[in-house]
Amino acid sequence: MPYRLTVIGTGYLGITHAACMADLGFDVLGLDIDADKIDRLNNGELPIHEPGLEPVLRRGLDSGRLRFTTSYEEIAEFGDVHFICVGTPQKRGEYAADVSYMDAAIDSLAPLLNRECLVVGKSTVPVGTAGRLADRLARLAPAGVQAELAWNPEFLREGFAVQDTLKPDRIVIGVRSERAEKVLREVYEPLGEVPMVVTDFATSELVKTAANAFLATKISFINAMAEVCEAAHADVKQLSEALAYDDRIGGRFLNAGLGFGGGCLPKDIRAFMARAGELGADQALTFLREVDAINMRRRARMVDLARELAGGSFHGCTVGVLGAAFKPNSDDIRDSPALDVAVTIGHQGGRVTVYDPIALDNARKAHPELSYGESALEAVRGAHVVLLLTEWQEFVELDPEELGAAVATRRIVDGRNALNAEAWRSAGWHYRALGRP
Ligand SMILES: NC(=O)C1=CN([C@@H]2O[C@H](COP(=O)(O)OP(=O)(O)OC[C@H]3O[C@@H](n4cnc5c(N)ncnc54)[C@H](O)[C@@H]3O)[C@@H](O)[C@H]2O)C=CC1
Ligand SMILES: O=C(O)[C@H]1O[C@H](OP(=O)(O)OP(=O)(O)OC[C@H]2O[C@@H](n3ccc(=O)[nH]c3=O)[C@H](O)[C@@H]2O)[C@H](O)[C@@H](O)[C@@H]1O
Repeated sequence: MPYRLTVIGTGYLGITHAACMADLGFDVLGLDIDADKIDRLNNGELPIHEPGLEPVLRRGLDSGRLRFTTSYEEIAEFGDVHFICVGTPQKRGEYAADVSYMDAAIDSLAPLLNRECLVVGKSTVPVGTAGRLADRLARLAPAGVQAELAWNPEFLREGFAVQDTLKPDRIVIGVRSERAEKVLREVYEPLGEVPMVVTDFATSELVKTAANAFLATKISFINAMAEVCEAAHADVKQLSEALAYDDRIGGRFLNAGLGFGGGCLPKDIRAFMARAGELGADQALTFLREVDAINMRRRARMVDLARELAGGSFHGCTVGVLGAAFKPNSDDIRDSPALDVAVTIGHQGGRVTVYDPIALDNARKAHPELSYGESALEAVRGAHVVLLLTEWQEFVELDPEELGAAVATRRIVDGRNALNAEAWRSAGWHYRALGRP
């Protein structure tokens, strides 16, 4: 392989990128400031849950093509292409993104560079960040060292991270030179035929935030329809099925329910609005305020429905919550709608017990005030109301009779429109769902 790669920031994105690039044949050195994470990775242990990633990590380590370090000196010495995958969370109390980890990564790397290299930003950032980081890199790199910046946003989904990395829908690169374009084309050549959009920094940054804004909007659109369905006694599930037959609309990301959470869509639409405001284009994105509001209203509606089923108050009520992760097949609980609902019900006096197949440890750490069960049955034992908040397959396959034997009263709210309503009703459950009669 023509280049040695480094990956700075080994979280959900960075680990996947590092392991997959090693699987494609590159020598890869991953770096994080979290020494514990690096130790675990070097021992072949994944600090996150991502289906299919562990064998890829192990293959990389066993082949000797993949290693992890905490030393910026080592990666500066090693890499021809440095991918930056550090976090860009929402700032506390503000809509804007906190890009200080990006700055810190450049500040640590740039002064140590000693040969020609390309530094490639992959994290999701407010438009204009790449240009600013390019100046910072040029200022901090030693004189005479050719270090150039490029932008290459990432579109992978958690739960499908490996397949999305190895078979992406498209690759977008923002470059300022033919050389940078050539290097990135060579890096991604082993992926085979993938549409590649080569553009400027600002457009490449915007493609990413626009994509997430569109996805969030599609989810909030169908959830707005769910609100109207609730008022009109119509069925949003059938409505979305019918819409999906129109190819121009399409059925993906049209599942009504508890709405979107996670470490990306919520913070990305807020950061997008904040950045548009700074640019004087805030009016263009005022609709995203409504997208966000519709999304948050679903959580409130879920709590209201649960309270209704509890008889008007959560006091003295036991609530079994199925799901803690922000979506199935992930252990990620960042801005999880499920946990948000569970915590709110706890604050309103409910005795809440949560179960999740994979995200239980993360949930326990973040919310020690909640109770946890080791299985779905344990979480719903003695419950007056059961809430399905993350549509794990394990929950979809639950037997209404078996669950019915464990609860105090057979009442369930399906927050993800994932269960077979008929089967639950005919097993004597009072079944309710968001957006359905
Ligand atoms: N999680 C996902 O599915 C996707 C995430 N993204 C974007 O990728 C970026 C990273 O997201 P995640 O991987 O989810 O975050 P994460 O929080 O899982 O990982 C970030 C990692 O960066 C490390 N880090 C922080 N400062 C550092 C520094 N100065 N030097 C080295 N390492 C440092 C942290 O210790 C952490 O391990 C964000 O901008 C996110 O929006 C983009 C596409 C998909
Ligand atoms: O920028 C990112 O980090 C990533 O954000 C999302 O990926 P992810 O957050 O992993 O998860 P999604 O599958 O998009 O789901 C996000 C949320 O929307 C919810 N959702 C999704 C689809 C749907 O129809 N309805 C719905 O409520 C999910 O339950 C989940 O809470 C995007 O799908 C990725 O393309 C992007 O790279």
